[in-house]
Amino acid sequence: MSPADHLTPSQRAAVECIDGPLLVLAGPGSGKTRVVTHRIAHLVEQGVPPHQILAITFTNKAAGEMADRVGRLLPGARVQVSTFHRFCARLLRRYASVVGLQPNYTILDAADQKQVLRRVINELDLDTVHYSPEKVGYRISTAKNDLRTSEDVQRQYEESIADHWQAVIARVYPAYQRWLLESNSVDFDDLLLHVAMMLVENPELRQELDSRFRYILVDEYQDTNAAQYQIIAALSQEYPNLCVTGDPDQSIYGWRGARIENILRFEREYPDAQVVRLEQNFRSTQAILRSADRLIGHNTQRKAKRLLTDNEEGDAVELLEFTDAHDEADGLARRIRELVESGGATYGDVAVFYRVNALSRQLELALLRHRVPFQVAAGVAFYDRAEIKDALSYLRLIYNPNDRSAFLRVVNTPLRGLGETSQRRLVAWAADNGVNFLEAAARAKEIPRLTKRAIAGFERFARLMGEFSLADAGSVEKLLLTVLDRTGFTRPWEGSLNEQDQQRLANVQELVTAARQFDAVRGDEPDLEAFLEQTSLVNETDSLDPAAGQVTLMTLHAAKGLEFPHVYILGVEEGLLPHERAVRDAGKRELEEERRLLFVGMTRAERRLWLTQTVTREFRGRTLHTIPSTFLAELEYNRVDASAGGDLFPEWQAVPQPAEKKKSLPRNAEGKLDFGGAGKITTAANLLNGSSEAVELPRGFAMGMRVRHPRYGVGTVTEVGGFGARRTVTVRFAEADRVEKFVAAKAPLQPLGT
Ligand SMILES: Nc1ncnc2c1ncn2[C@@H]1O[C@H](COP(=O)(O)OP(=O)(O)OP(=O)(O)O)[C@@H](O)[C@H]1O
Ligand SMILES: [Mg+2]
Repeated sequence: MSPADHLTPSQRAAVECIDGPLLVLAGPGSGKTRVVTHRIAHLVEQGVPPHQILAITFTNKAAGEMADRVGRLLPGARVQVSTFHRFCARLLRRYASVVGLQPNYTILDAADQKQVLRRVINELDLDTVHYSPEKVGYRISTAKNDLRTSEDVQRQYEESIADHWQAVIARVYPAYQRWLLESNSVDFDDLLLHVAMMLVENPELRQELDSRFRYILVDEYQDTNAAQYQIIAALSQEYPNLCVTGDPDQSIYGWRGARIENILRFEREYPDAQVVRLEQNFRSTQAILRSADRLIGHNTQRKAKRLLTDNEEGDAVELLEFTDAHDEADGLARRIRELVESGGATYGDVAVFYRVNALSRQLELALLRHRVPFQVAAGVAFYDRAEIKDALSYLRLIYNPNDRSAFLRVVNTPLRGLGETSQRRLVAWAADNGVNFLEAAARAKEIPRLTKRAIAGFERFARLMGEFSLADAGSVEKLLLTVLDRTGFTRPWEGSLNEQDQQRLANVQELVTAARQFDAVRGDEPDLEAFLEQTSLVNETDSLDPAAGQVTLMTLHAAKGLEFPHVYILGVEEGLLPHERAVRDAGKRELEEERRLLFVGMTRAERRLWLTQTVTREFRGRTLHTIPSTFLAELEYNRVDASAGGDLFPEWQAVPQPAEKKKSLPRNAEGKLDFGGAGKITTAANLLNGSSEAVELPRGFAMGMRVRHPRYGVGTVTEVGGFGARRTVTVRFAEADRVEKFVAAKAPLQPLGT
């Protein structure tokens, strides 16, 4: 047996318990996911037909990996491994009519959803500033995740005294649903809600599906919401062979409706459930585990559980202190490069996590500067780009001619002289005449008050759309190419020297590549439906390639379930982690979720774990003194002054400074960087000056000036740019044969004169 197949006795017990409900409750790195994979294989080996097995994971990536592993353990077995959303999308495709949809329904993304809401809110004569699409959308989403349909919300409102928000939602939600239905489309939450309701309202169908999916496995069960819970429960009545694995301490999606209670009440719902606890962690060193364990011990809403490991003690968790985000980004890039160059790791072994996406920008730039290869988990970002959405909207409209959002996205893209007013007239006329927008466009002559130009434009558009067909094109790639060609989609950017236009062209090209790759997997049967589904149900981690040999950057939320030998967690500061929203929360619920989030991040690390903190950080355009995260006091770590002006550059520190010009960072009595700033707004440059007034550089650099750098030796200033705190100085180091750009205020450069 290879090590990849080894199971502990308790893991084996979970794998081999075939019938009846089973709860695997265990901490991070204890093999829960491994149990799920092995259990699938075991079920098949025991003669369970693969099509009776349904495994649900949290991300597409996890689903793919699990399917691969099952395939390796059992070549040829086709087991359905999927995320909740994909599983529901497929089920809904089959039973669309049950909920009033047609099988070729399309899935709205977050931007479409906002657009539709804006329209609906407008049509209801409500104020879109006060009742913004974002706020309204959030409330509708919450209702859906809690299994409240628009009828429920309306009824509730009519039956009880309500506040103004309830009144607004009671009007917007039904109108929004009507729009979706007429558009034969759904939003993400609908995928779950429709399926959950369909199962509740159709006992026969429920029974049929319960008997079809006799063995269900759900990983990361602690993050299921009410709708997901309902779906799983409905499919596990006559055949309650339901195995759920999870860790309440890793529940981090409460803000999206996940209910930690789902896992806690499992034993009550299924009194004959077997419960398996796994206590050995195979992932992390003792030092990492102890620190994470101490942190999570501060949550009050939890059942205590022990994390043990036979792994070595390992190095202590370190808190790296930097002066500011630039210093932090530069310092991390440098450290990562040094780690790899010293042979301690490969780039693929390293991951950097952050609480909010915005924190990655500076780091990305620094990694580029230091030539450190990296990948960013941002699967959605690509599909969020306007040009990609537009191109996909053409495909959506071809697939589902009722798709109103897709129609409105592309009817005037590229420009066809069909402005807002013309579009509004068309929309109104289509509604009055009960036809879809595409048909209305074809009959534009009948629409009152349209200009000749608009009529011609709409007619041309309808004719054009009528010409596209997947069958004629033969593949998704060819269909996409035909659309791009016939619509002149990329023409406005072709030949342009503008960087943004070039990017757009490249992105569209990338979409064509994606279509080609998709076709290749499908073989001779082009499948537009599956392509659209894949592009609309993307996860942040979809694009990651573990074999790429690159440093991985991602949010803490996306890191769930993953593991890396070396992990950095950025910005362990009050307001960032815990997030400011949670800090303001009077109850402790959100704070506890933030603590779990840090816990999840820390327990991804196998060998080394570093947290970072800066003295000042720019926040919404202002540079503020940071306050250390509450969580730091709850952890076990060693503090390391990692600022460019600190220990990393002992030579620089040794340079004598004129007494009246204090150029070092504020330090406390023990010589540590002083993070105790009273929240005064100060810039990094001011800090270096020891003044809080005007930004003045600690020293002036001039072109041609000779300077000494602790590592690169003597160099000559070749360029000075920017102003104040942003002043940069570029130096050519002859000996080291390199050119480096520094932020002047923080450059560890000793002037030697010209
Ligand atoms: N019995 C075992 N022997 C050796 N290695 C194991 C064993 N069980 C699990 N592992 C390894 O330990 C690591 C963690 O396992 P796994 O990812 O399944 O844990 P998990 O409980 O799902 O963690 P998380 O809660 O973070 O999702 C993996 O690298 C896995 O291969
Ligand atoms: Mg797992």
